[in-house]
Amino acid sequence: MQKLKARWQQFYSWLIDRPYRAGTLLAQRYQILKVLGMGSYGITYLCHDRVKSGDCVLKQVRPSKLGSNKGRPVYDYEISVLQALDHPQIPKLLDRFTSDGQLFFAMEYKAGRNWEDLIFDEGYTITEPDALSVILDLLDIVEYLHANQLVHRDIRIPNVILQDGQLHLIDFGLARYLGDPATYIEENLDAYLPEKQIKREVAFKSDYWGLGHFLLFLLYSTFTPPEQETEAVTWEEELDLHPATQKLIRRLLQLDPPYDNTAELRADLRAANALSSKIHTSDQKVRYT
Ligand SMILES: Nc1ncnc2c1ncn2[C@@H]1O[C@H](COP(=O)(O)OP(=O)(O)OP(=O)(O)O)[C@@H](O)[C@H]1O
Repeated sequence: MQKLKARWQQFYSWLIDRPYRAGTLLAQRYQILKVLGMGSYGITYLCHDRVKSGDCVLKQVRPSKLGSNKGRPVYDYEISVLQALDHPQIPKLLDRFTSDGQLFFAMEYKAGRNWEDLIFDEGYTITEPDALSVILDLLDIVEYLHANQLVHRDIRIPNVILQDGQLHLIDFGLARYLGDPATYIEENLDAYLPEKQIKREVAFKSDYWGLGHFLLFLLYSTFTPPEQETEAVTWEEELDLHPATQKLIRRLLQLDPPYDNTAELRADLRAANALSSKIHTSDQKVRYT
């Protein structure tokens, strides 16, 4: 029965979640340039704002989600989060409106490439000290969120954009204020896989886990898999890291007791950066900007 319901939901969403075409004008102001992505609850567009004569990003609640508990509440929450934030490296909320019975909000467009594209499409490679520098930069944004009692809960390589040498954190669809429930419908988090429980907990350490995962992606950018297939090995065996970096990642991933606060994490990142810089010779160093 459950399977049949899931099938029906898939078909229903395919039927009605058709994105608007390029060229469509919404609210007599936003001209759609292209679809940027179709997420689980929203459709994201790059648009031209005719009033401000500049580009912006529009997020539309998937029509199939409008009547569900993952429609309006998710939209309202994401808007309330963006509205409360004021940081140059976080997109600003610009507008919210209804058009054609559909829910939209507009936010600042952060032009640039996300780290997923940089690594996998552009072949960026990044040394250990530089990877730690990226995390230190990202930590500045995370620290701002945490000072506002907010946990992002979705720090991943596609959600961090590099624009003119500066990082920007996007996608606040899963962000939650401390004390708020982790899910909209009552769900037992214990039923989730351990990794999902860690990253979705409304606690600062969930973002530290995201940073650890992000760091591993950066570090793997220089890794060449062996030609012969070997048995599955862990990142600790595969990556040749300074012990200080290894220890730090273990705490971020909660394999060892997690960090309590940003100051403690920052100190360890700086120390690991300094120590690993001594190993990496200057000709290997490439500043990520
Ligand atoms: N403010 C923004 N500036 C630039 N690009 C953005 C912005 N917001 C989203 N994007 C891009 O739009 C695409 C879709 O992003 P979005 O995070 O809204 O949804 P998603 O990742 O497809 O799904 P989900 O909402 O389930 O996480 C991504 O490629 C992202 O890089």
